[in-house]
Amino acid sequence: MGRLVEGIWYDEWYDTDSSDGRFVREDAGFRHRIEEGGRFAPESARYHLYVSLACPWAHRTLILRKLKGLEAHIDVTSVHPHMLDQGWTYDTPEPLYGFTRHHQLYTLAKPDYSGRVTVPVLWDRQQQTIVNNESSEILRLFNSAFNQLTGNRDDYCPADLQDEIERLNRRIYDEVNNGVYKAGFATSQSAYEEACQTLFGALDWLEQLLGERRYLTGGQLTEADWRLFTTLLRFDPVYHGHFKCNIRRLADYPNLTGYTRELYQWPGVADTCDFWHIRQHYYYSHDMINPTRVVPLGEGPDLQQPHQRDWLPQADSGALRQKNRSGA
Ligand SMILES: N[C@@H](CCC(=O)N[C@@H](CS)C(=O)NCC(=O)O)C(=O)O
Repeated sequence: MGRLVEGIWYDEWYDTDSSDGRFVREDAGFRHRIEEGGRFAPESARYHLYVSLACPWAHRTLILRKLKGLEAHIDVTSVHPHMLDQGWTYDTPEPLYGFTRHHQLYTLAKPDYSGRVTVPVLWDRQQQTIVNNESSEILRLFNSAFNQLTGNRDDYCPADLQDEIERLNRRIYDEVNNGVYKAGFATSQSAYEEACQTLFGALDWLEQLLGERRYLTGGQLTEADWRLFTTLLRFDPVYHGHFKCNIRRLADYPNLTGYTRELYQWPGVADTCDFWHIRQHYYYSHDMINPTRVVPLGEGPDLQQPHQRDWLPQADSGALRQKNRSGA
């Protein structure tokens, strides 16, 4: 893995020396919006989404693309699971320019780009640039920017829940989504312990919350749930072992396990989950953590088992109507 410095690729691991062994995530560099009448207008077949099927941040965008009926309008390319000395690469040249390395897209967008080269990337064919490479913002774009085009008005961030969603997102991002990375990429004992204890404090809180509520904000499934789901899905197969998040397993939390099952079984979502990519990516790419590159086989609890969450009430939300239309 590596980064671009003024458009030149350097193969280097994360710098944790300057932060007492703590992993500090860099902010994403491209933060445009898609809006009617703006520089980036909502149009079919104009945008292309680059993802890794292993990556929890990219995975969120794939889920929203599916739930919002965007598959016919925004096509997708997935990188190879192994992120090695050239960073993310494509198995076969990607379809727009025939590139084999993901960093080539970044330098096409900005020839002197400096920063990490990450997925997801939402690309604009028309202006040949990156619209946005911050998954939380791509989620919001997918949630509403294309509604006119698709007719799908399901809302995963309704105005009346927005404050609560933001509050949940802040803690869950810091302590869980990014928390597992802070534990896994820590290079000092104290940084690891701090991240790991905080992570399990947050999981204990979520276990309790999800014993009272069907979803994070109550009866309605929102963006906050999908953001949490992609981390929970990877917990037992990867984070528990590879990232040393091993105080408890997901399987030790009955409410979190049932909740992960319900979301996995949501119409269309299982198609976006690829455990082979997930296991291969982490265990093979991070040879600093796993020098033998042997990839363990376990995939965590069986997510096809009944979720046993029907006793908790659901609200009559757009998302639920969508689910019922799909016949689930
Ligand atoms: N804030 C970004 C983070 C994306 C991110 O860090 N993706 C990882 C994959 S899981 C990546 O591409 N890492 C490459 C690197 O850091 O060099 C988002 O949520 O979109």
